[in-house]
Amino acid sequence: MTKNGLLSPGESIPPMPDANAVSKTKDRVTNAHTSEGPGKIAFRRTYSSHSIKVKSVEVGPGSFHKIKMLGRGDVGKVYLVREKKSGKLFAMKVLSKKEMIERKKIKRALTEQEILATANHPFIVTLYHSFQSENYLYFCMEYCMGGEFFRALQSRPGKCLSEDAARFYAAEVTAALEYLHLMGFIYRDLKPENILLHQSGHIMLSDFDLAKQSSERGGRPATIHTEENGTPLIDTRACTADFRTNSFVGTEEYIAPEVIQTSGHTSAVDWWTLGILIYEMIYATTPFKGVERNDTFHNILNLPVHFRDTPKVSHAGKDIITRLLDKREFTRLGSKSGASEVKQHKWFAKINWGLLRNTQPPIVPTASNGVDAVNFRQMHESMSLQLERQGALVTPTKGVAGSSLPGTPGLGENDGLDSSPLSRTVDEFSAFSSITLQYDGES
Ligand SMILES: Nc1ncnc2c1ncn2[C@@H]1O[C@H](COP(=O)(O)OP(=O)(O)OP(=O)(O)O)[C@@H](O)[C@H]1O
Repeated sequence: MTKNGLLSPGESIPPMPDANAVSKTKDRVTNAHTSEGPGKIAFRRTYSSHSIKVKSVEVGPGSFHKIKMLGRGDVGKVYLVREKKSGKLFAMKVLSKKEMIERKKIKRALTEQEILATANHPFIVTLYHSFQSENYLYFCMEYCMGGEFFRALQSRPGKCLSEDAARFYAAEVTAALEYLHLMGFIYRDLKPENILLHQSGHIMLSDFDLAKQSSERGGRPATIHTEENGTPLIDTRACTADFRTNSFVGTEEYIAPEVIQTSGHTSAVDWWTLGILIYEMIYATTPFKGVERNDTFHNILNLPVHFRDTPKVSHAGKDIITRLLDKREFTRLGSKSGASEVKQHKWFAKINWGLLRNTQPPIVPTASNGVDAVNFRQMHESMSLQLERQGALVTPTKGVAGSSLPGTPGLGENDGLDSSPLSRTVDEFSAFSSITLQYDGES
């Protein structure tokens, strides 16, 4: 390791170490923490630009006022909330334990927590607190005021972006994927709906419940390759290289051929989805879309990517899409040495990777008080009311100071329509850590 903490050529990043440090330090690959097991925080290594302190949770559901619902997913809902003490806005994801048990999604929630709590990257949504009540899991995250990238895209003329703008977002997504792969995760669910916009206009990846982690023994260290021109490159593919998963997940039009074929897939699926994303940003449609799901799958497996005459796209643009949408995962761009290979493609030649976060994004959300929540789907209050009735955003967690949210029916954890106490002999959620994360420079 060099003095500034960067890896020297030939030096490898340790795979999944477990040391006892809970802080993440500047530009270094640190062996962050710890003991694993029920109720323990399972942090692994981090690659961060700030320090984070992990503390026992300092808030509960009663510490927040609910403002409105921002979105909903399979087993949960996301609310815009204001912390009573600080007046700060956050996005609060609330997941129903009952639904998770019934739909066998517990592991996904635990993985999501691990990624959010471990990640410290400018393009990955920041987690501030995670905690649980009898019936719900809560993720208190940074509120991405710019809303869904998908909505922003829809509101553009032609519902698409110029090639330059697409390149910018593709670069930010590549940087986030690189980081996730370094951590040993495959994202598996890249699509415009999962990209949120920070107030600054920079992207933030969210929704990690489909992400998959390589086993501690499976993931190998990142290694340094030296290109023919002498440039040292970190091979992130190695971190997830021995890791194949068979689960059939993802979004129809974004699914990679090897996922359809259920032949097992690797981090190369994320490079496939990046290809679809670039295509969609430029052409306002995905390349293999069929009338029915089976047509889409048939096209993904059999059709070459087709480029319309308009809009005009550079040769390099078409090339990177074609290389990412290589149906053979072992020759796909990114399959050799991961993100560094993608970043080296000539389409990205204009990108200054080190200055990405200081570059003015093509879409900057209009300044607002934050509560307006533009670029979010219209959520019916009835949806959020239902959750309130279920007690999800009303009852303070035991031992945590707080009161019911004003304007709610004031139901307790066990009073709600659907919140009959879960009768369980085993606590499936014991591995879910209640923590508060404090970032450098914040009090
Ligand atoms: N940090 C955030 N800031 C602002 N809005 C957010 C944030 N996180 C989530 N949302 C909103 O909530 C929606 C649902 O979030 P998310 O996809 O994480 O939920 P989910 O329950 O995991 O969904 P899925 O079923 O797709 O996995 C997002 O599309 C977005 O509109």
